[in-house]
Order: sequence, then C-alpha cells, then structure tokens
Amino acid sequence: MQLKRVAQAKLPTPWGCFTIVGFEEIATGKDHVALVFGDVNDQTSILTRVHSECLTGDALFSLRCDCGFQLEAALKQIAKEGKGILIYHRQEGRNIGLLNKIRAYALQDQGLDTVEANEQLGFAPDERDFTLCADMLTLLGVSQIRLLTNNPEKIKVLEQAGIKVTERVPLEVGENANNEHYLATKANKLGHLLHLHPGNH
Ligand SMILES: Nc1nc2c(ncn2[C@@H]2O[C@H](COP(=O)(O)OP(=O)(O)OP(=O)(O)O)[C@@H](O)[C@H]2O)c(=O)[nH]1
Ligand SMILES: [Zn+2]
Repeated sequence: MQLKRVAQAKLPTPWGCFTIVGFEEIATGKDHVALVFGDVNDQTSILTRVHSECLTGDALFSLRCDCGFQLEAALKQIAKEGKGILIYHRQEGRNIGLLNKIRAYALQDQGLDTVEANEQLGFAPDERDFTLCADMLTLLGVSQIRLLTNNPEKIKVLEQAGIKVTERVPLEVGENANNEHYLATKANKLGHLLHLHPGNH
C-alpha cells in the first residue's frame, strides 16, 4: 500500500453532496482525493472515474483538451446513478507536471503533436502510475468497478493491480474545434477509443 487515508468531509456540489476523502502518498507526501457518492460498499460493481489532474482544463476552462468536460460529466453521471467514485489523481500533464505540460503545449503550438512534444522533452508519451488509483479504491473498500474511460490502458493497469473492471463506460464529451487534432492523436497514437467528428462542431 503506497497511500494512507488521512481525512474526509462533506463536499456539496451542484449535482449532489459527495464525501471528499483525502489520501497521502507515504513515500512523497503528495496528496490525492476521491469524491465518493452514496453507499459504495454494497458489494455491487461501482461506477468509477479515474480523473487525471489537468489544472488548465479542470479549473481554467481550457478548450485544448477534454478534461474539464469529462470531470463535470463524470460527477453528474455518478450523482445520477446514486453512488460512485471519482478519483482525482494528482499526476498533472500525464505526470510530467504543470510546467512541463506548458512546455509541451508550446511545442504543440509549433506543430508537434501531444506524443511528439512529450518525447522532445525527454518523457514517455504517458508517465502516469495508475497503481495509486487501485490503492485508493482498496482503501475505500472497493474491488469491483465499472470504469468511465476511453483509455483501455487504464483498465489494464487497474486489473493488474487487483481491481476487477466489469465494464468500460465511455466518456466522450467536450470535442471542439480547438482539441480535434489533440483528440485524433489520442485515438491514433495512444489507443483511446473515440468516435470523433472532425470539422463538425
Ligand atoms: N503531457 C501532456 N499532458 C497532457 C496534454 N494534454 C492533456 N494532458 C494531461 O493528460 C491527462 C488526461 O489524460 P487524457 O489522455 O486526456 O485521458 P485519459 O485519462 O488517458 O483517458 P480517459 O479516461 O478516456 O479520459 C491530464 O493529466 C492532462 O493534464 C498534453 O498535451 N501533454
Ligand atoms: Zn486536460
């Protein structure tokens, strides 16, 4: 276990009242949170979103990516379902950090795609470690999930880490004129399962 559970409190949102649970990585002190809705310990397969931190999309309204739209849609869907979990995985920029993501954006402004930009900066296309998310689920007493994602790699790593993913629930929102090339690269180079509508927004 790489994390400890530290604190929890109510978190009212426009879509319902969640419980925010705070975790700390034992090795580094880095914090992560999960938003929990309803009874997630009833032995059913729990609707879950593993959301990677994206300050620009989640909080600053960026249209370069689909993150903010996915965050809102996932919280709404979990509240509508009456139970579920959103893990807010604090590995910004696919874990290269905010400042390197801005460097990667600058390279994309010069014509590189999201994968080439990471590589030019000396990083793998995706540096995230989803085993931490499996640990958060374990600390929440959840071992079986229906995962809101378009990324098959997330399912693979969570299953290897001992979480049973009984279903993939697609989360395709937020396509726009600014991110269509970015989304196409995710589909073509990173294996994301997306149905895109280029030029049709
Ligand atoms: N390095 C880098 N990170 C990015 C870029 N654009 C978005 N991100 C980060 O990518 C992460 C989100 O990953 P995505 O590839 O959008 O989606 P995913 O989480 O793999 O898959 P879904 O579950 O389908 O959303 C967040 O941490 C963003 O900050 C970029 O151009 N470069
Ligand atoms: Zn984003």
